[in-house]
Amino acid sequence: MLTLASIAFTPTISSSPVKMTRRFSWRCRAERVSAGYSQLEVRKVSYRPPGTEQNLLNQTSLFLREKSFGLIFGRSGSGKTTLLQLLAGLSEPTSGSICIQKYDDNGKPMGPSEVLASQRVGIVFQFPERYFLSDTILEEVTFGWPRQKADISLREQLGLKLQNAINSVGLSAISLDKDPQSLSGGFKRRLALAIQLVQTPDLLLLDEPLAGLDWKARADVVNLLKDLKKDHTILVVSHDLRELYPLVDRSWRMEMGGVLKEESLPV
Ligand SMILES: Nc1ncnc2c1ncn2[C@@H]1O[C@H](COP(=O)(O)OP(=O)(O)OP(=O)(O)O)[C@@H](O)[C@H]1O
Repeated sequence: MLTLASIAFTPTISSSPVKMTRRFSWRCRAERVSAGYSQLEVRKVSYRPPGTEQNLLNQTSLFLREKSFGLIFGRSGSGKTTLLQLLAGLSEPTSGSICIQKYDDNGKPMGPSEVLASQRVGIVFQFPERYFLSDTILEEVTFGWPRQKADISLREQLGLKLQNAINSVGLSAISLDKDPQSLSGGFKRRLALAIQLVQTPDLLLLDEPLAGLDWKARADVVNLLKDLKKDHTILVVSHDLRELYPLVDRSWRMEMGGVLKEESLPV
């Protein structure tokens, strides 16, 4: 059985607790200087698909503090998925901006905002299991990684990322040579999250994460999101308001034309 403990593929797994990615260590140093916080800021974003005459989003604005959980709900076709695609960098806003702004403890901006880089974002689409391509969990999570000639330090870094991703979604007891399609519904969603987490994103976007799951798998995914919220900023589009309610810090209703209004959940 291929587990994290027994794994023997190109990227080696490091057991050293001190090896962290450069971005993580930078963040720790920055936090010692000033706690502060950073915030995702969607500033008056409009979007009109190329070749069309109507905006799908109109002056959409949203602010979400790091390590908090935001939920967007609203009518089908209002533009929720379109907004997630812009946040993930899959399409470009026609106007407005999407950035990260850092603030000090008094809420004063610290320097200019940074454009949100797509490498900092992980997106899990609806029914992600439909897009699994590989024969094993390991191949699915490490898709696109170098298989040969990676130097030892890169192999260690990749191994550590894999270990963190698998552990954080609770897949560490499952054999990594298992066929992804043989997993239960809830575990397939865990795998879909691991595929994103291995890229160490700061912002996690989830489109209808509970859709199509039975009650047990839904509860399982909600518990997992509760854990992930401790280390990630999460923005979810969902109609499952009642189940996600306990996790939500901020929520918005999207009206037709992509206008967002902050609103408490109607539960
Ligand atoms: N590239 C495109 N060109 C033209 N129209 C588009 C394009 N992409 C999406 N649309 C339309 O934009 C509207 C918003 O779509 P979107 O998928 O963002 O809505 P949604 O709120 O996520 O809906 P649902 O809750 O059903 O998933 C829909 O009417 C959709 O048909």
